Amino acid sequence: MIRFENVGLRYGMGPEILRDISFQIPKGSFQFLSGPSGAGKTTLLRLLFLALAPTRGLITVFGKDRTLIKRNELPHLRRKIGVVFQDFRLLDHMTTYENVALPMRVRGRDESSYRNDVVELLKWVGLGERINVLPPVLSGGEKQRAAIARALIEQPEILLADEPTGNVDPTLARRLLRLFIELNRSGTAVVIATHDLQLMDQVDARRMVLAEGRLTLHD
Ligand SMILES: Nc1ncnc2c1ncn2[C@@H]1O[C@H](COP(=O)(O)OP(=O)(O)OP(=O)(O)O)[C@@H](O)[C@H]1O
Repeated sequence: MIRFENVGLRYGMGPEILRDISFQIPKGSFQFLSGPSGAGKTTLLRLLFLALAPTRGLITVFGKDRTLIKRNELPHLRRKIGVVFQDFRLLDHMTTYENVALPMRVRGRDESSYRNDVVELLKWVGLGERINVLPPVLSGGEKQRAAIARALIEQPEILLADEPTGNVDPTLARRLLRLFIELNRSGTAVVIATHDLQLMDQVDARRMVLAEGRLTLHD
């Protein structure tokens, strides 16, 4: 679905953060992206999400060369890629329900067409009782799950999660991991950026390891 060939990235005139990165994210696959802090995991996720353009190399997204994708085609492609950001990015003045429903509302969909999906998704992530509260009263783990629900509401083909277990206790981390595994079993490709070795040891999944700008794959 997504292919990188000899991709390099530098911010401005700075050093090359990523060098000669080549890999593919196959349909329905599950992989961890790991590496020390500052290795470039978030940067690589931003490239995958088309939020950044590489400074060299080729990125193909759903069969299209990234450089040939027109600006007005980006929203359509991004809808196929769900993202859970490290800082959640929930809107504090909207309820959990409204945050998760927002992508649908922005698309001008009638509420009756998505209301049940939003509620079901919130129940699935364990927030059935927190539907009508505002994010400031949610715990860190609850915000994390709300962010996961929002990333999934448009049924993306691939889910990218940046340190999804970074701020939660080991029990909740295991629960979140189970959600990702269940999601993957239903056909969604999953990429989890993490440096939590315990988490990675719980799943026999492909590992993509970043170090000093290079990527090593352990299938
Ligand atoms: N917008 C930016 N402008 C300039 N440099 C940046 C920018 N974003 C990240 N960097 C630099 O790129 C490098 C990789 O950062 P990145 O956030 O991708 O790493 P990471 O592996 O996700 O780290 P962490 O595990 O700490 O989140 C770091 O040296 C960082 O300072």
